[in-house]
Amino acid sequence: MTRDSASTPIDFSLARGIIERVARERRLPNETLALARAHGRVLAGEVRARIAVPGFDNSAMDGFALRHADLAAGDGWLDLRGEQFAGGPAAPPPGPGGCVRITTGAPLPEGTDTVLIKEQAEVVDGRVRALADPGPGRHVRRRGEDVEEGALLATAGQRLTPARLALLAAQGIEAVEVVRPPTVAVFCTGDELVEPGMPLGPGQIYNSNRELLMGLLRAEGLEPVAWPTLPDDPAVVESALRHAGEAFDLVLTCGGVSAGEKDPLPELLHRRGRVHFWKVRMRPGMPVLLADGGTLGPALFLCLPGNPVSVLATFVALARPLLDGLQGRGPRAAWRARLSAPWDKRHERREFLRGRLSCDAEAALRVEPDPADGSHRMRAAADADVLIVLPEGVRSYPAGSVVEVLPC
Ligand SMILES: Nc1nc2c(c(=O)[nH]1)N[C@H]1C(S)=C(S)[C@@H](COP(=O)(O)OP(=O)(O)OC[C@H]3O[C@@H](n4cnc5c(N)ncnc54)[C@H](O)[C@@H]3O)O[C@H]1N2
Ligand code: MOO
Repeated sequence: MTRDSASTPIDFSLARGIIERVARERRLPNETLALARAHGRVLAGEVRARIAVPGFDNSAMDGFALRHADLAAGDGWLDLRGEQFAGGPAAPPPGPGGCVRITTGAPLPEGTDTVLIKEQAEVVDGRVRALADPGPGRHVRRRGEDVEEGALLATAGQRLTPARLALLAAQGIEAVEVVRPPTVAVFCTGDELVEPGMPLGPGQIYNSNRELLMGLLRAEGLEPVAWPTLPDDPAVVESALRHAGEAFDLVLTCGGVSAGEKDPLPELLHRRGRVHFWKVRMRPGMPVLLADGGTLGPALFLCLPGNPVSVLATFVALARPLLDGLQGRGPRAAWRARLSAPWDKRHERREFLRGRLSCDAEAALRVEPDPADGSHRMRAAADADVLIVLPEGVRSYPAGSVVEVLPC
């Protein structure tokens, strides 16, 4: 793709399609990790249950294990004939008219089928009386009622949340096959940028995008590496990106990707890399560029526009799906909400507008668009819960319109 042919913006859906194809082609290899290291990782294959959970019928409460028929038949009194603690030696079967003291999680002694909780029991001289009928089978957790042996527990592409990891740990599984997460280098470019903590000179601004990008990447469970800020010097930019292009799976840059005289990235990536797209019909974030590194190295290059809200929007809309695809992660939950105020777009592009979520009296999700829609208006982004997606074409959205929202 030449620089001229690539400079016509493409549709957002086309860009998403390219992202998904490129990510599929570059899906990262699998690795086997101990559960303790697998938090947040994406599973490489399905996991089936090796054992039933619970592994045996057991008590859900502290009390007395008994045979329910004995309660109904006799005078309400049972003989206390042993005790069964969780993890303790097996109590002998109590036999007809008998019961066993039991604790939560302890296996039900043979011949018993019900647990009377201790709060509803009277104990006198080695005998137990039920103050209320618990009902047959009460307070018993049946073998396999949570997980049956051989059941499908998790599938390829699922993220290992703490609860899913606990499900696997309960199987005695100690290691899982997951996808290696991408290594990511983060670059900010611009002569005007100064790091927080340093004094500002005339015309200078603080570098806020680094914190934004590093935070967004860390929230994905990644361990990104930030490069020192690059000046608007094409030779310095080329040299730094070449080093990163050899060493990382993904190089994420922000700034210097638009039409300015000092925007070196489009020229560099057209000359040394292979550009998949440059400019997408979206707002903010239009000048975003995706390229294979070519002679800059095997890394993939995703160059985000410098305006802070453009960084957020292009990350959520394009970089996050790219990171998901590289790890073979399955689709995320899709959220919709009703606009609580009307919105008129001033353009045809797909808009990613900052919005705040709330829940109305009917428990429906509502989203309030923030009128501060400029791509430099970071306050609106900081206050936002979501980006509101307003597709191409339609310009006018009355209050109550159902819109897609992306958590940000
Ligand atoms: N003639 C045109 N001008 C612009 C176009 C265009 O198509 N034609 N596109 C506009 C759009 S849309 C965007 S978005 C920006 C993107 O430009 P760049 O990616 O080249 O970004 P810069 O010019 O380097 O910076 C834009 C803006 O953001 C500030 N910035 C940059 N980096 C940081 C940082 N790390 N932390 C905080 N702020 C940062 C920078 O100072 C600029 O104000 O171009 C429009 N122009
Ligand atoms: O498309 Mo740009 O990101 O609006 O300022």
